[in-house]
Amino acid sequence: MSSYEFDLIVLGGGPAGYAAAMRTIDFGKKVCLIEKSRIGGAGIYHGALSSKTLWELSQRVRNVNEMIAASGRDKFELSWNDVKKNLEEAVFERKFQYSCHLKLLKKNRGDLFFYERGAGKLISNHEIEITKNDGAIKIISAENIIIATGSSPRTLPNMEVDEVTILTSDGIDNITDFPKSMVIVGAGVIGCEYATIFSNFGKTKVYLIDRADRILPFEDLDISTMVSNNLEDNGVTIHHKAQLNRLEIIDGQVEYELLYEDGNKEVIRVEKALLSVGRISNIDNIGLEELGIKRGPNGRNIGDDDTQTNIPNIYAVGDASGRIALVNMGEIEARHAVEKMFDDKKERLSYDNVCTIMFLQPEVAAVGLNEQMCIEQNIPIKVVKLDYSTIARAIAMRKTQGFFKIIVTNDDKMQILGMRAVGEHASSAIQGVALQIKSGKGIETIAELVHPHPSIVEGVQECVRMLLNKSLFKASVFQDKLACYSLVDGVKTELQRL
Ligand SMILES: Cc1cc2nc3c(=O)[nH]c(=O)nc-3n(C[C@H](O)[C@H](O)[C@H](O)COP(=O)(O)OP(=O)(O)OC[C@H]3O[C@@H](n4cnc5c(N)ncnc54)[C@H](O)[C@@H]3O)c2cc1C
Ligand SMILES: NC(=O)c1ccc[n+]([C@@H]2O[C@H](COP(=O)([O-])OP(=O)(O)OC[C@H]3O[C@@H](n4cnc5c(N)ncnc54)[C@H](O)[C@@H]3O)[C@@H](O)[C@H]2O)c1
Repeated sequence: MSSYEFDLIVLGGGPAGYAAAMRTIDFGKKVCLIEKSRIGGAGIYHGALSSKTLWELSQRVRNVNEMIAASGRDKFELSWNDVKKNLEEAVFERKFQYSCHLKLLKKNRGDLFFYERGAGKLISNHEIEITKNDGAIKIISAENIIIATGSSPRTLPNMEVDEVTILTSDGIDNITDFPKSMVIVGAGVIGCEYATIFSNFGKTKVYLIDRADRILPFEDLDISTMVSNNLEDNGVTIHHKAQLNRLEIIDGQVEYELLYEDGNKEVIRVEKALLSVGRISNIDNIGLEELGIKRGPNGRNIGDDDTQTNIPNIYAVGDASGRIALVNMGEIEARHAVEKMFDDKKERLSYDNVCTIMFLQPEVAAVGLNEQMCIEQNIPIKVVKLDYSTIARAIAMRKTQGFFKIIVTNDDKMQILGMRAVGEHASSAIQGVALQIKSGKGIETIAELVHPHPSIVEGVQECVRMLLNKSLFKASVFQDKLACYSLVDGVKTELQRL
């Protein structure tokens, strides 16, 4: 019989913390979830759900305008109030779901599930001090602790964020009308998603500052080129290889100065600025130093790659761990940590098959390795690439921009190492391939499976058929639409020849 009040305390009620608490109940263990602000964290507010609601709406506006462009009709526009209403409805729906679930859970399983509203701080290996909203202090104890305190937007020195004129993603809700112009600092995932959203609505002139020579540099060139061209076609000005020297509010506007590689400088004024230069884990002032919980070399990581900190009963999951910042990964890490505690799980967590979607124009879905990672790691591969214009469903949708790229080992087994899908419904194709990677089965299974028709996933099947030399269309004929090659020691060799 444990001398502690709880089997587990979870600090932070975002997607990771909530998943940890729910998995604990499955084991019949007693858990207390502590949240200082709102259950759901960045999974709902100022993050995944809110930004995707905006993206979905902005894509619809874009699609309508694409359709009516040829007719000469006036552009379809939404007011910011329409947008805000849609956003608030979506956020409310999810928030309501969580609060009902929480309430009923406390009623039905009040013996196992406990919830404390307040800011928690570790004061020993087994105790957490909670400062309630009214200032009251409460101390609770548990056998185990999970740190799931999430992350916050990183800011830049000498650039004062007021979340009204100079914003981070946390301040989007404060916007009262479409800004006429906006500069987005940082061409990573958040920057490119918001550049897509605001340019799709068509009421904001967007400037995107990219300090590298291309946006999304962690993806293959063909992906960043397509996304970059689409942003520019949508009116976005991308400042490539630009260093931000200064960004400040002058006369109620944002003035920023860029320095280019050739020494040229440029000064531009806009209505608003959005900083999207990465996120930092919320691990300061929660008692980690006092307990001796070690950080990684960059000072922002805690825990190993299996959710464990250097104190055996204290775990770190989700954004707080400073590893992959995704809802799906946070939840998986959380469940994994709980299973280690209560199910003696020995198998380590795998980060090999993480499925992601970037909500751009078009959407970009990914799993496993891309071409540039294989080149960097000198892995001999075969690559097959198929243009969306060869897929019946894409033709029916009148959405033929995009491609599938599948990478397999350069041997007879042709095991899938990774896939990138860029285009309409791209994300629907990624999960099947992820499963294939995880199962370790050969590509023949996909080739033989009867796929629904017409569907975008038929493109995956045709890729696989190309690798097996059974394709409907031959790469040697449609050279601009299909490609199949091996890449060994930097040497590219075409594979499908007639
Ligand atoms: C703009 C944006 C878009 C995104 N889009 C996607 C997407 O499309 N797909 C995707 O998978 N991911 C997306 N993400 C990332 C995703 O939102 C995060 O990875 C995820 O929310 C992390 O979950 P978490 O539980 O670790 O942390 P969080 O969601 O940050 O939650 C942590 C919680 O802990 C609470 N907390 C902090 N300190 C304390 C304390 N001391 N005591 C008590 N409570 C505390 C906070 O109030 C918060 O509620 C996006 C993020 C942003 C910012
Ligand atoms: N669809 C999704 O899954 C999704 C969407 C949004 C966010 N997220 C998560 O949130 C995380 C954080 O997103 P993010 O976009 O803030 O970070 P990021 O790491 O993706 O991009 C930050 C960008 O800012 C640039 N940058 C940094 N300092 C700069 C400076 N001084 N001047 C100009 N550019 C600068 C970096 O070069 C980088 O390109 C992501 O890594 C991702 O895990 C996921």
